[in-house]
Amino acid sequence: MNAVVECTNLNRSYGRSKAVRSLNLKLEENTIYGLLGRNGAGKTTLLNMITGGDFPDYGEIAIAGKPLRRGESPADTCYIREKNFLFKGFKVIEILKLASKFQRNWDWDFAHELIHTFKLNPNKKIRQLSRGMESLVGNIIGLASRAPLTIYDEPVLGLDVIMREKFYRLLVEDYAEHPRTILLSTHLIDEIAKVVERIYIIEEGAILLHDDVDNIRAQSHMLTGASEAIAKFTLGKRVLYQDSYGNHTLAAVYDVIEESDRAIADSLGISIEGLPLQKFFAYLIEGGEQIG
Ligand SMILES: Nc1ncnc2c1ncn2[C@@H]1O[C@H](COP(=O)(O)OP(=O)(O)OP(=O)(O)O)[C@@H](O)[C@H]1O
Repeated sequence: MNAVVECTNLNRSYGRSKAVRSLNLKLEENTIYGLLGRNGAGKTTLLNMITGGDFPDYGEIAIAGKPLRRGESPADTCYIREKNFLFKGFKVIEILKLASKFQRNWDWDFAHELIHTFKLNPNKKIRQLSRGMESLVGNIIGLASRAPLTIYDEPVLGLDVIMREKFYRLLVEDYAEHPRTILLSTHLIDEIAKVVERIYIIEEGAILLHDDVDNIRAQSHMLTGASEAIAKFTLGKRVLYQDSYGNHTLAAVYDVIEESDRAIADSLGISIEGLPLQKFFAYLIEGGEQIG
């Protein structure tokens, strides 16, 4: 597959604070990615660099194989920012008209359908919208643009659960008909796990892990048992986190657990459960170890 975005050894500091460090990332054609990280992890800084709004101190960004130069915006890209302070005096429909001028795959029929689905009043001004409605305007632009590279920074901010589900469903349905590269940046792993195929996890400006969602699910385990048994069983396995209470230990393990391992665990009185993704994310970050 061809790389739509390739970041190599990206670094960006603001004063003494390193927002992004030695970061490598590759987005391939026709894939939905999740970029996950806590507040301040460096997600927006990375997205701003990929979309040409900021420039790395050093390192390289290539879009469709072509190095992105300072001040240059990548072609065929739609970036829906988390904070859109601009154009507050514009009406919803005016914002859509403006966006459509920059997007060669823009589909007006789809845009009108989305306005209807999301129950937005096209004649309302942006400043009159709630935070959730403002997110919806961004979501409509991202969807109707059908840009080969579509990037959303926190797309469901302020949306209630029904609207979130609607957005994710529409995204997946439209993607099935019009495949493209989509990057969703968020701190809500459980929600995007249903939508994305691959995940990059960022912490303190560096990528901690990148893998297929299915691999992450298959390898995330929560073990509980006697401390001695857990110590024996986890020897040589990747332990993200562990905590002991009395002579019992809970361990979050990120590794393949074969049937033969399960038999051993049984004999040691260890219980193995799947680890919910949000917990996996929390333990991974707590451990802070790079395992990708
Ligand atoms: N313009 C700036 N000037 C100074 N520091 C900045 C600037 N932009 C970002 N930072 C710092 O860089 C780090 C990464 O910020 P960034 O906004 O990229 O994180 P984020 O993962 O997008 O966070 P959030 O989920 O809260 O939006 C933070 O420590 C932040 O304070």
